[in-house]
Amino acid sequence: MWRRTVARSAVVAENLRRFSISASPSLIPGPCIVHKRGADILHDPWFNKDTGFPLTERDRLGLRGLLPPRVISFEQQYDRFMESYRSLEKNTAGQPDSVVSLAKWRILNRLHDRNETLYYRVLIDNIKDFAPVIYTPTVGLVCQNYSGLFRRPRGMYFSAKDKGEMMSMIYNWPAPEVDMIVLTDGSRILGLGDLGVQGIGIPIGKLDMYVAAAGINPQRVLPIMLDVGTNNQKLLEDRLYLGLRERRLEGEEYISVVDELMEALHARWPKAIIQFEDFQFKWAFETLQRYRTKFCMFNDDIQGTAGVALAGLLGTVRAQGRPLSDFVNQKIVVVGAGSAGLGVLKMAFQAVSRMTGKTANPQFFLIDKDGLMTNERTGVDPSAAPFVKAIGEVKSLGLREGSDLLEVVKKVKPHVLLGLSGVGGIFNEQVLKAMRDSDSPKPAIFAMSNPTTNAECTAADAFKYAGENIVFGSGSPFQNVDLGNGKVGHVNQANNMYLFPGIGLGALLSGAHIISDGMLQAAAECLASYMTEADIQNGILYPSIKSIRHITAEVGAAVLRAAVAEELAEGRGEVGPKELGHMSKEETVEYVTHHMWYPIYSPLVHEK
Ligand SMILES: NC(=O)c1ccc[n+]([C@@H]2O[C@H](COP(=O)([O-])OP(=O)(O)OC[C@H]3O[C@@H](n4cnc5c(N)ncnc54)[C@H](O)[C@@H]3O)[C@@H](O)[C@H]2O)c1
Ligand SMILES: O=C(O)C[C@H](O)C(=O)O
Ligand SMILES: [Mg+2]
Repeated sequence: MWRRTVARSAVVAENLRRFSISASPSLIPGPCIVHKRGADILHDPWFNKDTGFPLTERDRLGLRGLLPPRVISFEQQYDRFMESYRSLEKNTAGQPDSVVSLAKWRILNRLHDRNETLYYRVLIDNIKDFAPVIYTPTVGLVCQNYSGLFRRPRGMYFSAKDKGEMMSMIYNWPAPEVDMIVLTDGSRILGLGDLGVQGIGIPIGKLDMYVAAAGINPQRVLPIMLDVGTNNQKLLEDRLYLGLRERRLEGEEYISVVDELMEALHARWPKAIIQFEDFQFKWAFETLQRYRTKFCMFNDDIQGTAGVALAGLLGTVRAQGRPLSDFVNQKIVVVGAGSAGLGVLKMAFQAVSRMTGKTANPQFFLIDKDGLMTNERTGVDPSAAPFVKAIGEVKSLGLREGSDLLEVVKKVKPHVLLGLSGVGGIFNEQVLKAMRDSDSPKPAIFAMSNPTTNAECTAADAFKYAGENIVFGSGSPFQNVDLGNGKVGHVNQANNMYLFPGIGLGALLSGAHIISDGMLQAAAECLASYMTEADIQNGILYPSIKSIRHITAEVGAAVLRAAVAEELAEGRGEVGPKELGHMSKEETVEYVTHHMWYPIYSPLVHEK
């Protein structure tokens, strides 16, 4: 059945080629059934085509007279939007970055609220320019200013006040089917801390990436804010704050609210994938542990980030001209012992164990706000305990419990310095200069914290102080650095956006009821092996964001195949586990690609 769809889609792809640089062969959008007519359709961004409704459709849907008479083609609408966007860029040139970024976000958001088909088309075709506006870093600024920017709700809002009501509330969502849910409680938004209800911008931005990168149908995504209060004093005192003006629920009270929401989501959409996003440390691991064997869910900050970082670490080994097996000898200093840092270490330890066939004790060092972590430290969280260093080992290097970052870099001379601390500028001039004495001829610096102001260092500083031969990655985008004499310091965007869309899509199409470590490992390995040797030698560890649909299809296929191999795949629709099991690697990629939604106007058919 899916092969027939593929053949039809090739025709669509051909028709699309003229217009879109990134047209992937996608499902023909068959007629789309709408249960509304007239002005209600114009006000629904899922169905609205603005001036693009053909005359016959205007007649069929009771739209005649509600629009100016001329029919404007999709291509013309697209060009018109891009012209407005470009003139906004021109008119705001020279203004402060935050003003420009918010102006760009507003114009895109208005289109999102009005006409999703056109919105997603411009997003997909201009992903390099628009991802920084609708996703990291601007999304951080949007969350900070959410109460002022709020015009229309998007997604669902559950609050501590809804306890006992969630099972029925869930039916207020208008879409019958949901494939992808991104859920936050707003407690750790990027490196910006507790933003309470304002954190809803994060699930919205992540799901925009799901549509753009993984081709999830936007009618089947659901951003969710679980408002259990905020401990942000400024917000509690802000009379315009839109969330609950009370302190966060704690302990049993908190977990019972999350339990209820998870049960409600599962009851209505048992096959939906649930991504936990930007939960504070104390709940991130606990909720993952609690739900990962019961629901098809994952924590992006712990698990998505880990895979992207591991791909970067393995790429670094290749960039040094060493065999991958040399990863076990890398000295890596991880700064930040939170959800993300510990997720990375866990996956890196697993990789070393696989390579050596024994329990790993690699040269990985962990630093938190109190300095180097050793087994002398008291009150270490159980999730960090496996990664602290034995005090004897540390002393033999001239270090101690709590040694500061500079001291650690000077004494360890690491091959890699990786920041997931949320502290902007912590890789300062001295620390970066100390990396010049790294034991590696090509040391790597990953300043992975977001948004830009929270990055551990800028790209320019990294190349300036640590030297031109470094490999550099950052969570937020930076421009490549001009090193003079025609040389360029390449900036990698080490962001979990390279994995979460593929993890979600692969899990969805596999029909697995959980997301296993094997599926996540397959995602990381796929990303790690994606780049060519030539790219890697040039310090390019990740694909260009322009090819995010392609890498997502590959990652999705890898995840799906891992689910099949582990006998977790139950299939989806007409394609059962047996059919999935018979697909070759290439056929799986093709299968995944052809399930990606692509924005073109579908003929609308009214049904009562
Ligand atoms: N690039 C990506 O894909 C990606 C993914 C996930 C998280 N992040 C970023 O990573 C950062 C941390 O996220 P998290 O979920 O781990 O947060 P978290 O709150 O769970 O952990 C932060 C950690 O940083 C440590 N820290 C704080 N100040 C420090 C200092 N001065 N020196 C050393 N360590 C210090 C804390 O002790 C804590 O261990 C955020 O900025 C987030 O945006 C990036
Ligand atoms: O949101 C991002 O850009 C990456 C990551 O999930 C984060 O929390 O920083
Ligand atoms: Mg996150």
